[in-house]
Amino acid sequence: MIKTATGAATRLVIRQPDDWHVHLRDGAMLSTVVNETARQFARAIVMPNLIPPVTTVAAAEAYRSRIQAALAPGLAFTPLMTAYLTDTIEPGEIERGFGSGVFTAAKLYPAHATTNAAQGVTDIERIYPVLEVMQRLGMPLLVHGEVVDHHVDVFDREAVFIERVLTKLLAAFPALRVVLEHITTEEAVAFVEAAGPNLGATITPHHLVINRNAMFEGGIRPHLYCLPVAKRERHRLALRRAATSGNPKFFLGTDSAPHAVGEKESDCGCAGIFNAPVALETYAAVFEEEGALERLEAFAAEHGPRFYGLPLNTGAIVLERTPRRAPSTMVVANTRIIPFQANATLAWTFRGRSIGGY
Ligand SMILES: NC(=O)N[C@@H](CC(=O)O)C(=O)O
Ligand SMILES: [Zn+2]
Ligand SMILES: [Zn+2]
Repeated sequence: MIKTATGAATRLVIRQPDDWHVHLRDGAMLSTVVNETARQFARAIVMPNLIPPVTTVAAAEAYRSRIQAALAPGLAFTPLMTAYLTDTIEPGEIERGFGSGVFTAAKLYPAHATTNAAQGVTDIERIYPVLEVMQRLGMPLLVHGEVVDHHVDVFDREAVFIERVLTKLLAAFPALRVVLEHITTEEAVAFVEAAGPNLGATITPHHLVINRNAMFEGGIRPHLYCLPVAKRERHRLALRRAATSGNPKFFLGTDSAPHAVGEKESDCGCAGIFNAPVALETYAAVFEEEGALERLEAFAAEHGPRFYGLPLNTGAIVLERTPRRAPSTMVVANTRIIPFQANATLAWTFRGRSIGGY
């Protein structure tokens, strides 16, 4: 880390990070968004909630080929594929996919919990045979942690999921490695901190920056709507404390989730925030604001691989403390996507890979 005379960092060279939670989509959207992720991250856990969802080894291999074909020349990027768990998925398919190295993990979407989750799991006990296999194999289970009960307030769905589902799941499978994805509450922070070493959690850049007021600033702001929905200020502050704490259970997962502008600016807009274009710069600003810039590298490039039992990257990337205006929009085929922090001035600028390696 290079600092000015006043001790303020001006240039960061850190081990190249990975993104442990990203939606790359498919088709024209994939071709546009994949390189926003690949230029920053060496690897990424690619979420399987396509239409149709990725529920077989063959579908994951085909999807991985489409991702690799969409990469810009010269970008070294490794997509880590995941299986979309359904009520009827065969344990054998999961075992075959993990054993062959096609599946890195499996994703649990409670049915109808979020985008393209209609074919998710309706009752966790229906996939107990799959979870038995995953526990035996050491295959991580990634969880969208919200109940879908309409009687539960949308702002309480994560906390209720922890009480009703996650607690029972961890008791039934004490050796299963689980990632509670995109946590948004102080309850989730406390639960992860108190749980055993087999429970980790990803934290997105947008949940570190906005609280729920942002969705209503001067009018309804559809581009700041995502699931789990942003919560009150005290939850945002709890996430910032967790992310910058140095606790190895918390690691980088952007949950970058692009939707075409017409899908967001609608009378029933989709959930998802496309933050890939500004991801690392946003995390750097948050860690600097929290006086924890020296902990960014561990959160972004060490905790995740260690939780997954994967090697650390050997490359390095450069972030410079010079202002950059974030893109206002990205063109995808004949439509647009509006990125997170569109048009904002970012304090940090991502400068790409460091020649010197790490
Ligand atoms: N986070 C979101 O709001 N949406 C994600 C799905 C998910 O991660 O829940 C998406 O794929 O659009
Ligand atoms: Zn999710
Ligand atoms: Zn997601």
